[in-house]
Amino acid sequence: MAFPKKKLRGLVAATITPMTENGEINFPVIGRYVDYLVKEQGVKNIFVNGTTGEGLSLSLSERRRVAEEWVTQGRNKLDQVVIHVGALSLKESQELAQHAAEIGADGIAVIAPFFFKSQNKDALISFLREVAAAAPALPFYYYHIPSLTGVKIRAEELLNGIQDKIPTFQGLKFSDTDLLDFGQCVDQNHHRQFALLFGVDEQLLSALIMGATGAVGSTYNYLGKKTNQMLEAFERKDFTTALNYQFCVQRFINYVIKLGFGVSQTKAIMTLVSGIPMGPPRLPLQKATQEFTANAEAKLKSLDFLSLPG
Ligand SMILES: CC(=O)N[C@@H]([C@@H](O)[C@H](O)[C@H](O)CO)[C@@H](O)CC(=O)C(=O)O
Repeated sequence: MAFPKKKLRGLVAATITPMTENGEINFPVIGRYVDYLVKEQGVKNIFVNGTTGEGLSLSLSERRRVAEEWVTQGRNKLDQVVIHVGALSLKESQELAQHAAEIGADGIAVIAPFFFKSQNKDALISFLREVAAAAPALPFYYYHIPSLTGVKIRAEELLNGIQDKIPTFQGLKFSDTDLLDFGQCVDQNHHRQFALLFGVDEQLLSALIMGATGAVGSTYNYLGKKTNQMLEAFERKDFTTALNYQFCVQRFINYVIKLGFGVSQTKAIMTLVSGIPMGPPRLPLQKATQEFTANAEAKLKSLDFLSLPG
């Protein structure tokens, strides 16, 4: 099994899929986006075609091309590129998994199918196993995001014995606020064999204390540097400083959540902070309002989060 030399750790940016005003994917800006993440945010791992990347709103061919572009542009710059290959159709998911292996991605992740939902852990594992088997040399991550999939099977239940069923299982992306469930995933991970990546950016410090080995999130696109400072303070056991960083990030996220925050708003904020045009989201999402962008900009400035690239 060609597993990565290094375990996936630290911050992973859930990448945005840049689009033109006409709704096509803006491939040419992806190279600049990679440089921005690495040089300005200190983030060298990415999670492509997930929630923030509107993966489920793209066609299969778009998903393949987006994955290819990130892998190509990230070569010798990024540490790991994980591609989300979840889909409602098992066949499509397998096709994307195979494709991720062919293009040299470092891992694949899958969400629970959310139209016909698995009724229990075994049914869900059967689906995940079939996808993982399509890319037998790639590390496999389960993407737990019950608020969007509606699949409430607890992650700690799923993890129990999973490697016997899915030998390539490498870890979990846990996008939920249930720290009891997350804690029990950590508790099972005796040998620290799995990457347990937390996905609620505003609560990351609590998850680190609980034992998260890293984090995947949308805000690491533009608050990666700040969050890395929090990780550094945490590593040196300076919890007061770490908490100050977390509070600072929370002040921003709390503010935008009250205005209405999701992928569209993430695109607007990233455009503002990075100077790279992320464009509008694809329907059914609607573009962030100018009022949102103006308010977010004022808040970013007041928190000293807005410095020009370079
Ligand atoms: C529901 C949602 O989009 N959650 C985000 C968070 O990063 C989230 O934007 C952040 O915690 C702010 O609430 C990530 O977990 C999603 C993610 O990693 C992805 O795009 O795949």
